[in-house]
Amino acid sequence: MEILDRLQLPDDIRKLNYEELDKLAQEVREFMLESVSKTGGHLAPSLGVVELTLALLKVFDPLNDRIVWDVGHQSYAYKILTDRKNKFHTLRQYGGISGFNKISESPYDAFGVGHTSTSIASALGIKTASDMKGKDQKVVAVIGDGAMTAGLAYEAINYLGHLDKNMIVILNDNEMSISPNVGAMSSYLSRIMTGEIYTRFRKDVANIFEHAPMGSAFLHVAKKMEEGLKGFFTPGVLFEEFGLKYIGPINGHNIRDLTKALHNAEIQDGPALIHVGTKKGKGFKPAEENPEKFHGVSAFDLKTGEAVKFGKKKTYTDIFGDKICEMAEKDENIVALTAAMPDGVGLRSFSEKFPDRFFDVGIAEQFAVTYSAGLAVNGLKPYVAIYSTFLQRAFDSIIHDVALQNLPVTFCIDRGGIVGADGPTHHGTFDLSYLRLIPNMTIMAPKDGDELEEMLELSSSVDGPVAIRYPRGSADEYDFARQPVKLGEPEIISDQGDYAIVSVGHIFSESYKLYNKIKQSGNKCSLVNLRFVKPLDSKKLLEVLYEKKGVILIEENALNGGACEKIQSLLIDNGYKGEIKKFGIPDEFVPHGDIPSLRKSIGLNADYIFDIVKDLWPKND
Ligand SMILES: Cc1ncc(C[n+]2csc(CCOP(=O)(O)OP(=O)(O)O)c2C)c(N)n1
Ligand SMILES: CC(=O)[C@@H](O)[C@H](O)COP(=O)(O)O
Ligand SMILES: [Mg+2]
Repeated sequence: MEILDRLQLPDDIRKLNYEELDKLAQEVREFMLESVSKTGGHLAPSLGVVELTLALLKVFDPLNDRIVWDVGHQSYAYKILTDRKNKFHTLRQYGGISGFNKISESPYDAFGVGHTSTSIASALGIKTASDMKGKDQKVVAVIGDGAMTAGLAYEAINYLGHLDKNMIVILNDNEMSISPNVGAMSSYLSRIMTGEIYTRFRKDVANIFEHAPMGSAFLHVAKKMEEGLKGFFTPGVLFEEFGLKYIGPINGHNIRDLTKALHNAEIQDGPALIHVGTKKGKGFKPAEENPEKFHGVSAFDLKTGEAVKFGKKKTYTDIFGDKICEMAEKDENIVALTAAMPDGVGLRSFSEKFPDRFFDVGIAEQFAVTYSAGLAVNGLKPYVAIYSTFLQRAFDSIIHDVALQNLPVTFCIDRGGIVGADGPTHHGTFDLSYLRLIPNMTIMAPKDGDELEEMLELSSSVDGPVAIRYPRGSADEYDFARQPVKLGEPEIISDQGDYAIVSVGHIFSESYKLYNKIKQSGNKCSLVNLRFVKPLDSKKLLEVLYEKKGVILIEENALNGGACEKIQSLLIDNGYKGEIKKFGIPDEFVPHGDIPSLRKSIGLNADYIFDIVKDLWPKND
């Protein structure tokens, strides 16, 4: 790493010539591969923008100017080349650096990201404030072609054109979202990349003149005008119409071309969009050949690209993916939707078995929900599979378009609860709270894989909207006898002793450990698996809890507005006088890291809870 090791980052980058920059690009890739092969992370997106990052740091001052990355999953080179090379080995680990940009992590990070499509809007806000405060700052947003499918990006471009601000938008076009990109915008961008926009225009013109009277004479004139027309048909006419000067397409791996384009954009009066073509996974053959697999990876063998950890238990996602296919075989009205994450939510096999009943709408969660309401109002049964954290974007669509009209849309909410390394932008810790507020909603949370299957089966007979939330990772299994899932009814696993544990969803894994620790300490305790947040058979629940001296409520959701609060209110409203202890996500954002460390940090594990509650029982001599 001859250059990388001797640089005073990032300032020295601006003094390098292009040969040194090309050499540095190789060294950064080597450094990144070495580290991410151990830690895991978003490798392919970051490999794809090494040259772009160097060009940005060559032209701009990342401390004074503001570079806003969209999602931030592609900012590993930026982190290495600014102030986090020596911390990069702690990537996404508990207490280490984040996998995305965070203003609290570094002054070089202009804005916190993790959800897509926010960069142009936030950069425009930064630029507007900069102008109002008389700061001399260049502001750049770097957004991917996938992120360009979300409405927020267009709201921002619309207003950017209106304000006519001197700001640069870099569209990093690798023709990939996590999977190959979808949508009309994606096809438009591909046509630009292949130069098809202009060639199609030439063919259309030739076609018109060939069939018009005296056409050949006009065709001769048209050919003469070709150069002028070529200028008129700049490939980025769509952006030009929004008031952005289109520059491109540019080879995103040529630092010279990139810096030239950046300088060209810089001198524009008003906003400019630089359309950059890159290869996702560039520089590491396994990632170039399979950018989808290497979008987000766990630790892998640098030589082969194979994951280091083998063997994989069935995940909740797998169970959902299999069950929805089984249900679709029996009910032709069932359709399934994803917002650009067919593999992440487990719908790949559904898409292959039922291609006409599968909809990947791109990164457009709000649209996905309202679109599914349209599908439902006209007789279909949509299953909308979206991560809990990304579904937050569609909160109003759930209320306004689905629940208010009591439509049979089922939300399959994956990554419910703490997700781990992705951290606070990705933890699904609010869904039980934000859904509980909504009338007509049925809200279920399975404790294990079997229950997820039963809840999916039950959903098809519910008249109205349903939400089923389940976590990232392997499905839990329990050896005790199970009671069938019945709408609204909690599962009473044991009813004994003066105290009761009530557990919500998959955190049952900790609740069951707690239950056994209490039993091993010679005490008795009841154990309830809530199953439903709405509707809730309060009679059955009160029959178990009312006579207890104390109730221990546990959920992996925000305590604010969560299921524990609901049960607490139910008990108090019914005159309960016993002790109530609630354990869940406190009123704070949970950091990134491994799940056991995170649960320990917020007191959401069996050991911590046992230490708190063990004194409820009299000491056994
Ligand atoms: C609102 C939202 N939905 C979904 C995701 C999951 N996600 C992360 S990156 C990504 C694809 C982004 O594609 P693009 O912007 O082209 O970036 P690339 O990975 O190609 O560099 C998706 C769908 C997210 N982070 N935020
Ligand atoms: C960057 C992003 O938002 C996605 O890549 C996300 O990290 C995927 O999460 P999972 O790894 O839980 O599928
Ligand atoms: Mg992309």
